[in-house]
Amino acid sequence: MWRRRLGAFLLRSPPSSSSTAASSCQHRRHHLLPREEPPALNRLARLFTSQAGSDGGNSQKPFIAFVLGGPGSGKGTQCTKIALDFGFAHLSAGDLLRHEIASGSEKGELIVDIIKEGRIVPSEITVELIRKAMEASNANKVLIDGFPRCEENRIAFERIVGREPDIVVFFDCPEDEMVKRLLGRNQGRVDDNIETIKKRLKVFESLNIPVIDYYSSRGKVRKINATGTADEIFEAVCKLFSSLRF
Ligand SMILES: Nc1ncnc2c1ncn2[C@@H]1O[C@H](COP(=O)(O)OP(=O)(O)O)[C@@H](O)[C@H]1O
Ligand SMILES: Nc1ccn([C@H]2C[C@H](O)[C@@H](COP(=O)(O)OP(=O)(O)O)O2)c(=O)n1
Ligand SMILES: [Mg+2]
Repeated sequence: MWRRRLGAFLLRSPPSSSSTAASSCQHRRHHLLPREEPPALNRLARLFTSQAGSDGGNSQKPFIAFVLGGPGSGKGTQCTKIALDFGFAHLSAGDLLRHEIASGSEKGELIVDIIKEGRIVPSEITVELIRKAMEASNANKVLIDGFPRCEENRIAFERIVGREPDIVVFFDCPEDEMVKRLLGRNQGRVDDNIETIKKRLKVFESLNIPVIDYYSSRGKVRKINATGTADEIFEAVCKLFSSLRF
């Protein structure tokens, strides 16, 4: 369905105060009062055991938004804005993996080789990093940016966390625009070179689009046109997030 148009260690605790940036959301919700937090252990048990989410709709389970889109579609840029304006914790799977690489661990050596080749890191590694990051954030609204990248990721998350996301935001961006943005990203990333970018685009098409189609068939996908300026795109994002109940 989506096939023709490809589409710091980010555990920021977003400020609860409103952003004054010019790009700030015009539709910002002013009534995002924090829900009463249950004891930490209960929250963790719900999140990270197989019983998580099996309580038939416990209103206190965290709201989870997966944020997907091709490489360079603007996931990270938009997540930063959403976190600021809507009080979400922002967990970037890619940043978690790069943090593991920077730690110098043996696992990091494996990860860097995979990322250089534009392939997907084994789910057990990525899901464990996300699980720990969610635990550390203790947030009740979470953006998971760049995950799940493939069916294996999706199934591993649902098995370990025990539930599906509440929504899947899909930034739909043409391939040539994504390539242009990636080549201009200039963050010194080992995968932002044309050879790896071509492989990442193929992997997105073959492995990630099926995940988007899966969630689409379950009515979870909210597609956002990811062309235009970051601020223009954020206007559409704001409309979406302002309409959500979390
Ligand atoms: N709407 C946009 N127009 C032009 N450049 C953008 C836009 N959104 C993001 N960028 C830039 O494109 C690059 C990729 O954006 P990023 O948010 O990192 O995407 P992703 O996380 O999907 O790979 C970054 O350099 C970013 O500053
Ligand atoms: N769920 C994930 C997320 C990222 N990765 C790997 C493979 C990806 O090409 C790199 C970079 O991911 P990242 O989300 O930071 O990349 P983009 O923001 O889409 O440019 O990390 C992964 O293996 N599994
Ligand atoms: Mg990113």
